[in-house]
This record gives sequence, structure tokens and C-alpha cells, in this order.
Amino acid sequence: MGVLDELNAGARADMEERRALVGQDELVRRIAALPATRDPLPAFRAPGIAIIAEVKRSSPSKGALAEIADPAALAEAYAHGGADAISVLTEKHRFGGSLDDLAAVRARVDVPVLRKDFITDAYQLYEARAVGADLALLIVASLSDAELAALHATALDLGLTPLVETHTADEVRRAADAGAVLVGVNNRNLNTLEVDIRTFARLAPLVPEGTVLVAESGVRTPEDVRAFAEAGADVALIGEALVTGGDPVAGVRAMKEAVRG
Ligand SMILES: O=P(O)(O)OC[C@@H](O)[C@@H](O)c1c[nH]c2ccccc12
Repeated sequence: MGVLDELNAGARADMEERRALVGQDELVRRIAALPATRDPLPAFRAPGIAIIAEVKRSSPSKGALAEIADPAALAEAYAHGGADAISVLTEKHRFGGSLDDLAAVRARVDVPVLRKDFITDAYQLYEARAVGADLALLIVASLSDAELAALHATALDLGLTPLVETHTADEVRRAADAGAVLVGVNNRNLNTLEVDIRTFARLAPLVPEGTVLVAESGVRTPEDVRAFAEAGADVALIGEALVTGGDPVAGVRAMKEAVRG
């Protein structure tokens, strides 16, 4: 089994445990009591570069990155630095995250929040919405065309903005066919875990006009941010460099200021 298959299987097993305790009907009831979601796209489309700052304790490639005892405090620092959205890893086994992390972040910040997980079932989208997420990640490599189309539609029905992640030209085409407006290009191959930061510039020209493009993984410095913006990125999604950088407020600010608005 490849790494991505393992991550998907683990996330699915975790989901089945939660679903046995809280059914989708109960999530629907919880969602009905919530305010509307926040639309991240206006800030993502604004001039300059938008930053999605990620709360990530560990990763399959690097192991432990940062303790992050208080994810809400980290998210607040990101927001003070000018983050346009916060990404919260909610996968437990390899990333050390949880839905509780996302709920805590939601309670503390006003910017849109992304559920970053291995989503292959509509139930996970209901969960995302029920804990206060505004966006949810859909990884094209994990899904058939029919699954991608169905999950994309369910996300929109729930008021979530789907971030549709790609890594190859074929996946970019499949994302476009699914009607994705917000498309991520992951510079990391989720099966080999290798990063090639040239991936973004290679795939960016393939997206249809009007797509909002996110450069993901391996964005380490303000110079990297500038290079991705020049290659067509509207948004940069940054995890490791911010959680290991020591000063998340200054870290986000420097990344944002790398590109003039
Ligand atoms: O820590 P980095 O290299 O800045 O990368 C962040 C983000 O792109 C990465 O966490 C990521 C991109 N796509 C994913 C899918 C699942 C889990 C994690 C990811």
C-alpha cells in the first residue's frame, strides 16, 4: 500500500469510530444551529499573495515538527500576522491533529478555517462543517471522478469551499472537470513524499481561466512566495516553515509582504 492509501485507510477507520458514536443526522442538527460559513475567495483573489497558514504538529516525511500545545494561540498569531485563512491538520496518526484542534481554532479566529485531512466520505465534510470549518481539502489522487464530483457538490451544499488538490497534469484536468474553482498544486508527491518545487510552475498554466490557484508544500521563504506568485499563485499554503520558525506573527507577515498588493 502506498503512503496515500495508508493515510486514507487510517482516516477512514477513525471516521467509522466517530460515526458509530455520532450519526450524520446528529451532525445535520448541529450544523443547523451554526452561523453561515466564511467565503475565503475574495481575499484569495485580492491583489498580492494570500497566505493559508497551517497548524501542523508532525508529518509523515519529517516526523515531529512542533509541540503546539495551544493550536488556537498559534492560529491567533497567524491571523495577527495577516493570514487569509488557517489550515488545521485534523489527521491523528501521522500529523498529530484532531477535530478538537479545529474547533479550538474556530473559536478563536475570524478568518476562514480549512479542514486538512484525508477526506473520502461525505460524513467527513459534515464533520468539518459541524466543527466550524469553512473549507475542506479534496485530494484528487484519492478519489474517482464520480467520488470527486459527489464530494465537491456536497461540500458546496454545506457552504464549504472545496480546495481541490492536484499533483499531475491529469489531476489538474480532473479538478477542472469537477468544476473546481479553488485548485491546489501540491509540490509534494503524497506517495513518495518527495517535494519538487518546480511542480507548481509546470502545472499552473494548465488550469482554466478564473481558477484560484494555491501553491502547496515546500514554501519556505519570502523569496519562494515571490517565485510562486510570479508563476501564477494567488495563495501560498505554508506549514513547516511557520511552525518551526519561532515567530508565527512575523513569519506570516514576511511571507505576505514578499508580494506587493
Ligand atoms: O509544511 P509545508 O511544506 O509548508 O506544506 C504545507 C502543506 O502544503 C502540506 O501540509 C500538505 C499539502 N497537501 C497535504 C495533504 C495532506 C496533508 C498535508 C498536506
